[in-house]
Amino acid sequence: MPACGKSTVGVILAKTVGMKFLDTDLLIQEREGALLQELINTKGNDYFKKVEEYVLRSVNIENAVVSTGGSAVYYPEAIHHFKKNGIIVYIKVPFETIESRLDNITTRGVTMAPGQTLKDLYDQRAPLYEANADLVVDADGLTVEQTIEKIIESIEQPC
Ligand SMILES: Nc1ncnc2c1ncn2[C@@H]1O[C@H](COP(=O)(O)OP(=O)(O)O)[C@@H](O)[C@H]1O
Ligand SMILES: O=C(O)C1=C[C@@H](OP(=O)(O)O)[C@@H](O)[C@H](O)C1
Ligand SMILES: [Mg+2]
Repeated sequence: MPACGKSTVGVILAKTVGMKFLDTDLLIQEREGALLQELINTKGNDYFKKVEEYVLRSVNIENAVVSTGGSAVYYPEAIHHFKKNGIIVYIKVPFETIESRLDNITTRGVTMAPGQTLKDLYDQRAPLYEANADLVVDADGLTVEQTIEKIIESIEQPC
C-alpha cells in the first residue's frame, strides 16, 4: 500500500541485517530520467505500469531488501520473481493511517484510475497484498523500529 512504510522501513531493515537496499521507485526514476509523477503526467498510467513491471521483473533481489511501489501487486510475473527468489512482506496498516500519511497524493505518483478514491484503492488492494505476501506484518501503531523488529522476528521464527 502506498505510504505503509516500505521505503522507510526497507532501508533501515537492510542496514540492520547487513543487506543491500533497493527501492524500485528510484530505479524507475533513474531509468526514465524523470520523477514518477512527471512520468505519469506526461506519459500516462499505462506507460508507467509497463516500465514498473519491467523494472520489477528484472531487478536482482539477491541479498537485498527491495522496497517496491504499492502497485507492484498488479504484476503476477513480478510477484512470481519475488516469491521465487525472496520473501514478500506486506506491511499492514489501517486505511486511516495511509490516509493521514498521504497528504501529498497528487505529487507522490500513486497510480489511481480516474474517479477512484484512496479508499477504493485500499479496499481493492488489501486482499491482493494478503493473498500474495509470504509474511503479513501488522504494523498498526508501530514505530519504524518496532516494525523492523517484528519483520526480523517473524522471518527468524516463522509460525
Ligand atoms: N511506522 C511509521 N510510523 C510513522 N510514520 C511512518 C512510519 N513508517 C513510515 N512513516 C511515514 O509515512 C510516510 C510514507 O512512508 P514511505 O516509507 O515513503 O512509504 P511507502 O514507501 O510504503 O510508500 C513517510 O512520511 C514516513 O516517514
Ligand atoms: O501504490 C502505487 O500506486 C504507487 C506507489 C508509489 O510507491 P510507494 O508505495 O513507495 O509510495 C510508486 O511506485 C508509484 O507512484 C505508484
Ligand atoms: Mg516507497
